[in-house]
Amino acid sequence: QLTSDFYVQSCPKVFQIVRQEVKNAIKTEMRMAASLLRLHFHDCFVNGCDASLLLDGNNTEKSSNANLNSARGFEVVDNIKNALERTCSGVVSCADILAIAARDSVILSGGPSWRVLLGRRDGMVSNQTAANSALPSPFETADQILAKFVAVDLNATDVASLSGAHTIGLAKCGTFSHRLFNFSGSGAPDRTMNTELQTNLQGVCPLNGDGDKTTDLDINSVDLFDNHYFSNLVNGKGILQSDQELFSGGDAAALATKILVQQYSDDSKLFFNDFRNSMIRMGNIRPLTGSQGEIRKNCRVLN
Ligand code: HEM
Ligand SMILES: [Ca+2]
Ligand SMILES: [Ca+2]
Repeated sequence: QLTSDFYVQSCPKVFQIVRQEVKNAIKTEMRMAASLLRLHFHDCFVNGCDASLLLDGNNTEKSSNANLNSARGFEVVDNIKNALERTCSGVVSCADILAIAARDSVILSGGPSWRVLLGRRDGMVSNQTAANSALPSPFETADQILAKFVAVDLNATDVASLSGAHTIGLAKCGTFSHRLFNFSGSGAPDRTMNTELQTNLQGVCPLNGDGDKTTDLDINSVDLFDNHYFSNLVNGKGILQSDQELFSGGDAAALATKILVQQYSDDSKLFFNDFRNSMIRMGNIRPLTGSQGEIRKNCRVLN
């Protein structure tokens, strides 16, 4: 139902305008590419790709576990929206802005490009509880994460390829420090973590240290969209428990993802191809079309 030429008449400069704003943002802070990519994911997994994540207010998705003090880039989305409103007022949805900005962020980080599908409309609701149950947590096993992907009609290949997004961006100590000292009450660090990395991360995130301190999700190339994330996993150098589970986990889902992680670490072309396909599949999660929803004027509030 979505099409790549949806705005060809109504806003022919849409791609040019979004690309320029994403470029500007990345020039100031390279990490913004990662942050924008993550916004599209967090939007699509809750109520479909409908910009529900962007709504301000009490008990909205912004205050859910995965997003509070973590999701970022909302000001950049505002800038993109304002630029679009100046050229083609009331035309381009906030949900489509997230999809284009995610694609451009990957391209500008050195990753694959694809024809992004458009025509999504913006939803009318945003619910903290829904986000808490739909978004995967870094403390989950591969089976638990796969279940959340299957709930939005994605599969194990999508879990593996899309997790490759962690080839860019940062994570807070609070999202992985449980692996460093007394993992699951074992009295020892997570055995699946490389010991050298363990020591380094113990230095970054000491016991009772600042849980908001950040480190690179890909210790090899944090700003480059490549397949190093997967070679890290093969070497026990995943940062999040949920990352390392994809290669070292013992459950059924991990059996499938382990093979893919190995393949992606050997073949970046295969990773890029699968990532591209999975991004399009994720972007197709329950979009509002036709006369459903609305085209927000301000991505933070309903019209
Ligand atoms: C598979 C389950 C996933 C889990 C459990 C997960 C969890 C996390 C966590 C805990 C962080 C760090 C957040 C923080 O410390 O503030 C993070 C960052 C990030 N995630 Fe995921 N994630 C998953 C999948 C994905 C997917 C599918 C994408 C995109 C396609 C994605 C893109 C990112 C990016 C780019 C960052 C860095 C953001 C930044 O630096 O601002 N993640 N993720
Ligand atoms: Ca949504
Ligand atoms: Ca990388």
